[in-house]
Amino acid sequence: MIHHLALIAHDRYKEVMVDWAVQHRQALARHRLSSTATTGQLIRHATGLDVDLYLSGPQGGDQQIGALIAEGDIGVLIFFWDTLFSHAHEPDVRALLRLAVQANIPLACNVATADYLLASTLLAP
Ligand SMILES: O=C(CO)COP(=O)(O)O
Repeated sequence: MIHHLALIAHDRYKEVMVDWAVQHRQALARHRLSSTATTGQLIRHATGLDVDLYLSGPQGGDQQIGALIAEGDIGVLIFFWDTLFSHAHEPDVRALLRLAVQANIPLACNVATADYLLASTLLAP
């Protein structure tokens, strides 16, 4: 089954996200992918995967992805958020995490959990 995954990473985790996406390119290719602008462009460039792009996080992208989650359009959120840095758009970050929990969708905030999700029966072929 095809799932709609949202992939987002804060700046200090962009490289981690890109490496993870490259490593799991084959698995990710089976699903629909959406990202905030900068994260998505990097993933596209590194993997060649088709990624729907929304605004950059600080420009409202987190809210756009949050709205998709609230509408039931996104099934999985992988969000490598920076725990050691306070962002100007912190309320948006918090709202995005809140909506993912509220909507009861799988939410991975680090590589270990993201690996688990991709290996799970939910996302494996
Ligand atoms: O800021 C973000 C998440 O809060 C991510 O936005 P970018 O992918 O555009 O850097």
